[in-house]
Amino acid sequence: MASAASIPSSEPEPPKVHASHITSIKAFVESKGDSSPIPSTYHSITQLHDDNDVADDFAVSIPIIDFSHLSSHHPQTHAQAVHLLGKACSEWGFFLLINHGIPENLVEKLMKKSREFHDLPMEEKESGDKGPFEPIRYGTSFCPQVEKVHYWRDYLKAITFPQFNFPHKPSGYREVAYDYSQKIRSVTRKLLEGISESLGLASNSIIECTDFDSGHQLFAVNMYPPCPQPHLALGMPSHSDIGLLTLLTQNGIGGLQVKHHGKWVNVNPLPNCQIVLLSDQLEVVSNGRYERVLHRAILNNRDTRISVVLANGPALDKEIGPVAELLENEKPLFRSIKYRDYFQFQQRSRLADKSSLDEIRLN
Ligand SMILES: O=C(O)CCC(=O)C(=O)O
Ligand SMILES: [Fe+2]
Repeated sequence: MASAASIPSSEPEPPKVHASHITSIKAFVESKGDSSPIPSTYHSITQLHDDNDVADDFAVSIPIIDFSHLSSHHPQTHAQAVHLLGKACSEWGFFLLINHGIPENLVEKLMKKSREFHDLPMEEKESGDKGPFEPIRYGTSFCPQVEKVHYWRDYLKAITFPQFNFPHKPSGYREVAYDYSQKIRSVTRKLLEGISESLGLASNSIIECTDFDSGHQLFAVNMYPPCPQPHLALGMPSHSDIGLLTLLTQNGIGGLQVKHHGKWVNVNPLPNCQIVLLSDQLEVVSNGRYERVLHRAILNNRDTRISVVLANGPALDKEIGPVAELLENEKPLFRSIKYRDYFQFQQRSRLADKSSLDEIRLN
């Protein structure tokens, strides 16, 4: 049998490093230097060519929602904003949010501290990853011990609502994160009111049926170091998020793509906007009228990208199904389950490359 080393090749053989031996992709990259080939265990873009089509002509029609119009007391301005919001939800499952009132300098501080966090020596980052209900988790890829392909990202995840958990280092990070998490919750609450109205429901319908005021909030800080072979690997594979609405902001470096009409669209956000993604539980409560959006993170070989991603969901012990009023005239598309149990489905299905929504979809 020919050994790999005896096969003549102009390309150096990629090392077969299993990410379970890598606790931080950032530290791994720094130890290797920039130009070495990436381990073959990170090759996620191999047979995905069909799935890999990027359609930049869609990018110009990405919906933009003006939050100040949605909050307006002027009935016509508000009604028009609700209409546009409903259209964005049904046509894209995603939109850019402008004039949201979250100060730009708060986001700048958050990005600075997030970078400092990922730059801390390993031993100063609290804990590893012991599962989705652990209050603070730090890790790399998605689930390196069991997954087949690894992803080029390190992450911090903290549950920031109903209890606020966050690392104590670097100093000042906790305070900035607390302020940001509160502001994101209040923007999300207002968006859920608008979305309820756009479905023809009372504005508090989704908030009440998900017990949103005790809702779960997951605060994730992703760091994607430059990747020497960005065409071979991904920062995050195609997925949808678990909660109701995810609000995402990044450090000015692009990389997010959303799936629209079967094509990937690069999201180049406007300055100081929030990127809003409809997540699984919103598809459930709206009984499929508003579908969750598939998205992924691609890589580049120049800049470190940081994204701060807040997944805002129902209360963990609330049983979630389609809003009752919507079922007066239509059949339920999903069965109701506790949000806590949905988390378990999500972990299992992600590893099996399936959609967790399929676990609760009715025929
Ligand atoms: O970094 C990004 O743009 C995407 C991150 C993401 O989808 C997630 O954390 O769920
Ligand atoms: Fe996501």
